[in-house]
Amino acid sequence: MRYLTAGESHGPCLTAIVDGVPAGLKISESQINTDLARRQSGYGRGGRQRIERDTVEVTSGVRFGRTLGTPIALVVRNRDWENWTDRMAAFGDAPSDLVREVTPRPGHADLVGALKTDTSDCRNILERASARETAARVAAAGIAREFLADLGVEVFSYVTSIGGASFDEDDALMNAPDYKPLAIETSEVRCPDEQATEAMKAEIDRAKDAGESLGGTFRVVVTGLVPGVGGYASAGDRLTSRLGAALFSIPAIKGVEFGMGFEAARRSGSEVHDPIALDKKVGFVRASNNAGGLEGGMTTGMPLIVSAAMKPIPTLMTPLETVNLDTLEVEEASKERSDTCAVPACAVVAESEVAFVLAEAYLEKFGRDNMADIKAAVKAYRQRLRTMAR
Ligand SMILES: Cc1cc2nc3c(=O)[nH]c(=O)nc-3n(C[C@H](O)[C@H](O)[C@H](O)COP(=O)(O)O)c2cc1C
Ligand SMILES: C=C(O[C@@H]1CC(C(=O)O)=C[C@@H](OP(=O)(O)O)[C@H]1O)C(=O)O
Repeated sequence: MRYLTAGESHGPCLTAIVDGVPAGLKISESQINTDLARRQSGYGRGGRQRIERDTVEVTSGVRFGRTLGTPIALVVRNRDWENWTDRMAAFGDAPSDLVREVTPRPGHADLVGALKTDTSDCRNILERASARETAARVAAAGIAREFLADLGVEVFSYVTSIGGASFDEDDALMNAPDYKPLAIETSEVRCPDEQATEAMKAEIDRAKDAGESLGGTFRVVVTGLVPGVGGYASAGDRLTSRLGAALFSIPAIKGVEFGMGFEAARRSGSEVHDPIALDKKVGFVRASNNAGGLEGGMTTGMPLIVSAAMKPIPTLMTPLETVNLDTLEVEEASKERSDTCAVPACAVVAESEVAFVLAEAYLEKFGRDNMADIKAAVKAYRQRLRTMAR
């Protein structure tokens, strides 16, 4: 299962095509819309989110709520397009009063994109480098999420820090096989702790007042996985590398850690590796989950736990210096309307990327044609694992 997106931030719409989806998968438009709304939410988002009300239109590949096994096309309209029809027109001449973006923002794709593509109007770059594109990814990943959910696999995320405010998680929870923290969706920053939520919001308020921006960290957790998804035989099989690449494809992600992450490098082996035990009902189990549910590039059957770090938003209302691409004078970087902090939204995008990687890995292992055969293959596999443990 793979996806491709198209669309500019202020163009008419974003489009995604998802290929390789098995037939017979039930798709819920409202579930995709819920995920799109989750991606739009979060304390610290800017004015654009007050304009957009993202909803999906499915224009191919689904009939009477079930997939046909053919490419699925999804469209998310940009409501802001009506304010940009002349400045973003596909054809005709540029308006005579067009303001070109010639003061690239440090930290964004503006300067390097302009150098690379031989333009001095950074709008040609930022329209697509904008994380507006991630709305299309979340819509597309709705298909992957439905597929995983049908096999008992759930993907969720929560924020662990914003700026200097952090949520310090209980280790016991992270090591539990049925791990799920509470009250994520009710927190304005997707943090399961009320006090930490308030501290994170206060950080965002302070940053906004100072014309600053913030980044942070979040965690994506996946439960209900069978062991042995992914592979160890070749570099491209390893889920570690595939998940890492998928997460690093999200704008502003600068770090990814699995399970205990970098901390493992400071501990000795016996403190890090997860002892193996036998449970007569389910088969081989683990006493802990420091590996974050991955060994040898494959799922262990414990929850997949992956953390990521998002850098601060590049657009600053108190801008850094830049060089004007027309005059070559030093000036302030441009101040586009912008988010102050988008860590909660980014966590939802990360859920989507993780769901895609896992859906594809499940299809590799259990077949690709239709849901009935895939479900039967998963059931038979679980049964074999139970038999092995007896
Ligand atoms: C959900 C989300 C929202 C974002 N919102 C903004 C924003 O409003 N303003 C901005 O300058 N950057 C924003 N970014 C970050 C930029 O898109 C990103 O820094 C830029 O594309 C450069 O890529 P890089 O940070 O990976 O180098 C956002 C990123 C995400 C994931
Ligand atoms: C529009 C969204 O986020 C945008 C991400 C973004 C950026 O530079 O990444 C810049 C801002 O938008 P614009 O493209 O209008 O400058 C954000 O509002 C969205 O997430 O839906």
